Amino acid sequence: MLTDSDRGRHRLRRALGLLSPFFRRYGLRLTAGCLALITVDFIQLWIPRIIKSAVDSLQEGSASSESLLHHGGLILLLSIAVAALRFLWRYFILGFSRYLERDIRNSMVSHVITLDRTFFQKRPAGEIMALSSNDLASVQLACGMGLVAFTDAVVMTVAALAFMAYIHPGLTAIAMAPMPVLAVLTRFLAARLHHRFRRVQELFSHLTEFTRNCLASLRLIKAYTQERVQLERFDRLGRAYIRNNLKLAAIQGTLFPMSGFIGNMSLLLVLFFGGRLTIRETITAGDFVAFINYLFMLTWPMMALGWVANLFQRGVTSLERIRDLLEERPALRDPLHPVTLPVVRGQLRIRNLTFTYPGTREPALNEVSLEAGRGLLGIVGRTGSGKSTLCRLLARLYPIPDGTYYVDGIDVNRLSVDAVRRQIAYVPQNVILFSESIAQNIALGRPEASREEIESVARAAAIHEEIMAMEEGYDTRVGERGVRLSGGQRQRIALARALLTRRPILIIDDGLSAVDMETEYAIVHSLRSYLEGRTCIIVSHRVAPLSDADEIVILEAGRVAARGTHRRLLETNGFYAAIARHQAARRTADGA
Ligand SMILES: Nc1ncnc2c1ncn2[C@@H]1O[C@H](COP(=O)(O)OP(=O)(O)OP(=O)(O)O)[C@@H](O)[C@H]1O
Repeated sequence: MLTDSDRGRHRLRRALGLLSPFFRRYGLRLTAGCLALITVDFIQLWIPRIIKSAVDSLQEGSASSESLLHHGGLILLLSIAVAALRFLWRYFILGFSRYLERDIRNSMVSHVITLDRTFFQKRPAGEIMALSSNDLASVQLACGMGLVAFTDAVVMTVAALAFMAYIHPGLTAIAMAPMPVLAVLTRFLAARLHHRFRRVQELFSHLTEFTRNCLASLRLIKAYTQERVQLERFDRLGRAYIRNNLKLAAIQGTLFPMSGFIGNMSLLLVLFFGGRLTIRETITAGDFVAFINYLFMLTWPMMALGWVANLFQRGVTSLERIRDLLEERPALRDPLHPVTLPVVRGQLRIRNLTFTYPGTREPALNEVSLEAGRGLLGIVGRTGSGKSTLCRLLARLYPIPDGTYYVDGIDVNRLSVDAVRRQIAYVPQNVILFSESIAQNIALGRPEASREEIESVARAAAIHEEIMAMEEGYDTRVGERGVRLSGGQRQRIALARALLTRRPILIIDDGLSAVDMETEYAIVHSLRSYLEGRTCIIVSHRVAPLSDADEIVILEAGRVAARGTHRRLLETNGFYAAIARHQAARRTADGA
């Protein structure tokens, strides 16, 4: 059975494994930086030797102005060398940590892009943003300043101890007596630090996600006058974040001063015992001064120990979180040996498809079978009957069992996910437009499309006239810093975007719900000629625009309740006939 410390070691190995390629990639830069750093340390360790020789010559009476100037000049030269080398290690090692940060961020973004809806249902965007900001910053700090402090502390400690032992081994042992206390303290507090820091990072993720949500739904919050409630929730989250940060600070606050205190205990011991050794002339006054200098040099590494332990703990915790993200795999994966899709005829077949969303128990679709070929297939049904789910599955956004969905007679699970998606232009219910020009938004799927092609699909989607009426026409920017579009305009731009891809299969999931009934009718009518030779599936709450459809499928509670042409359904299906009557009456009333 694995113990806690085995698990801890395993986690550490896994997390550090993520870094090893970067250490190899930037090995030269790192080696150069570490060499510069170690050289600085040795030069600094040499300076007390020069001071010792100056003090000894003063004590012996052999000192002259010239020799003192010589000692001073040497120290000055060494200081210049230290300054130059410090610049170099900063440039190389901190540069390494920035490259590392960039590379990990790039792998995170390119990995997240491959993940699918199942993942995003589980991990909110705020959490991913926190990982790429706060957590990545901790890793960068640990691999930059953490690495510097660690190397510095180790080299300084070993070398200073060697110089001290050279002066007087006994005195060195006395000076080091309080050190085990520091080691035990660091080990004890580091575990608590790790736990607390993880909690702080989690709370930061919640805070980021909450802020993102608030900003995205600001209008809704105002409309429901929920500002105060939201502010209170935000405040509660902020307080929890502060509370945990303060607990973290309390642990750090114990670690740092304790390191300093233990350093001062050593100084006290050296002053007393070293002073007595000097009086007895066992060591020279120069040795005593040099010894104290070395002890001061040890104070920083001792303090650094606590700080480095803290930085490394934070870095490892963050690295684990990042590693967890990078180990996420898309639920929808390509087969090992995908079949190549020949020229697509657009023949879709769903067979006995039952689908349950991850994390839910009730199936959203139950034993659904249908076929769609060139022409128009309409889908209607009450809200929640599974229409959008069916569209998402047809658009290949969720994994489904083998033998339930065929494109041109081939099971989609034998095709690569991209190969299927490339055949389908999908217009989802919620339109997403980027903060770019209208032309760029329409050309998302084919950035190389000419302006004529863009205008032509905009005409088919009945949005051209409205775009031309805007001040900058197709170059009008959309979004926060641009023009605000109505729901109907956004939907028609999304439709134009889908048409431009010229894909053989078009799926519109209630994508015209925000335009008025007449416009929807006109669009569906004009699409007929555009979709010649293509497969088109339209989900609509209105039946009139689907009156020309080759077939209409009625969904009810995730099952196919009826199917047929408009005319046949009017005669045979009570639900269909009722909504057709109701909508016709409204149309007449609106027209009156
Ligand atoms: N992402 C999801 N995770 C879990 N359950 C979902 C998800 N999306 C939809 N459902 C559930 O699946 C069922 C079918 O929903 P779906 O959105 O497909 O219906 P719909 O017919 O498109 O409804 P509407 O006309 O309101 O858009 C509903 O019970 C819904 O709660």
